[in-house]
Amino acid sequence: MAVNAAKHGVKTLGVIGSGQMGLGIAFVAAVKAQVPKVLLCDASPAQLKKGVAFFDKLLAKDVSKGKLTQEEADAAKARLHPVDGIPALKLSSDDSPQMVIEAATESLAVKQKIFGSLASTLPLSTILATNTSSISVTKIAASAIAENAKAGSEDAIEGPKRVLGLHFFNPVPVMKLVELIPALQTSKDIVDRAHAFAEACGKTVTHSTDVPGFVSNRLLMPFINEAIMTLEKGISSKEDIDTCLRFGMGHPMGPLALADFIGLDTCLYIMETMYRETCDSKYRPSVLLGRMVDAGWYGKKSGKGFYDYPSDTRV
Ligand SMILES: NC(=O)c1ccc[n+]([C@@H]2O[C@H](COP(=O)([O-])OP(=O)(O)OC[C@H]3O[C@@H](n4cnc5c(N)ncnc54)[C@H](O)[C@@H]3O)[C@@H](O)[C@H]2O)c1
Repeated sequence: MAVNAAKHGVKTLGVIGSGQMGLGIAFVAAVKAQVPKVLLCDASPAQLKKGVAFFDKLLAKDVSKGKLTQEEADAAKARLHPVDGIPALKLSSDDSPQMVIEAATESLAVKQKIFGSLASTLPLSTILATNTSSISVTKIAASAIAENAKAGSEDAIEGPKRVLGLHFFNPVPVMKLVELIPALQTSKDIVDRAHAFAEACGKTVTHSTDVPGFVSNRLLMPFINEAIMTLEKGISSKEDIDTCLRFGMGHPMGPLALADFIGLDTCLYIMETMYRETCDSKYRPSVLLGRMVDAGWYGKKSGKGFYDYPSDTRV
């Protein structure tokens, strides 16, 4: 049994979204936390297939580097089960995940729908975590109420208490941090179990209150946005902006390459959320960022952002 398994009690984990984050979370859950069953789903069957293929690629890479033996990789692979939607997370009347982590597209409407479906499908004992980068976890928690629950019923009161933010970083197998964000409604035992789970995934955990961007993106996104505005104003080339931060400040990646890596759609959504929720002009997204998203240039995942990416490097 992996470290902390008794503390978090997760024997089956559901992961919603098999994009770059969901796939990474499924990977550390299977490899590091050694959760016996990891159920992975995505609204797009093609993306689910791509996610599973990338999981295999990550395992093969770890085997080739000597980080995992072939037996360990095979065991991790056997823990991963692609499923075709939220109803399939409930395996039988008495077998369902103890925890679900949602890592779907950064959109409040998408997440509210998912948490409503999760609450209608899974028992009140299931921990429901969101990997959102910026959306109010409190708002997401308020949507975790079963469809037919009456106001004031146990479902309506208890449902939101098992929701919290568990913010993994990209690429999940490499980055050591998880930011834990309790909603206003979250109960203490859920926070403790989720903390133990993140540690079992090999992560160091920090806590933030539920403010737009939490700690990490409140600091990172205005920095990235300023780099995009520096490019937009013609102050310097993209290469020089990135080189300046890499060689002058010792950053492993320049801010424009990092924005491509995160996803320009995700960066824009985070800036818009921080701007809307604070009405503070320092969070105003750059026009160029908006136009690049309009063009479908989302960065590494779509093959084009500030830089170009060949298809074999993407999830
Ligand atoms: N990219 C990052 O660096 C990063 C870092 C931390 C957190 N996050 C957050 O993680 C989440 C996912 O980001 P990502 O970068 O993996 O995005 P992504 O675009 O790579 O993947 C999102 C996936 O969600 C799927 N999806 C959309 N609606 C769905 C639904 N209703 N049910 C199931 N699947 C659905 C999409 O098909 C897609 O495969 C976002 O909330 C984002 O803000 C991203």
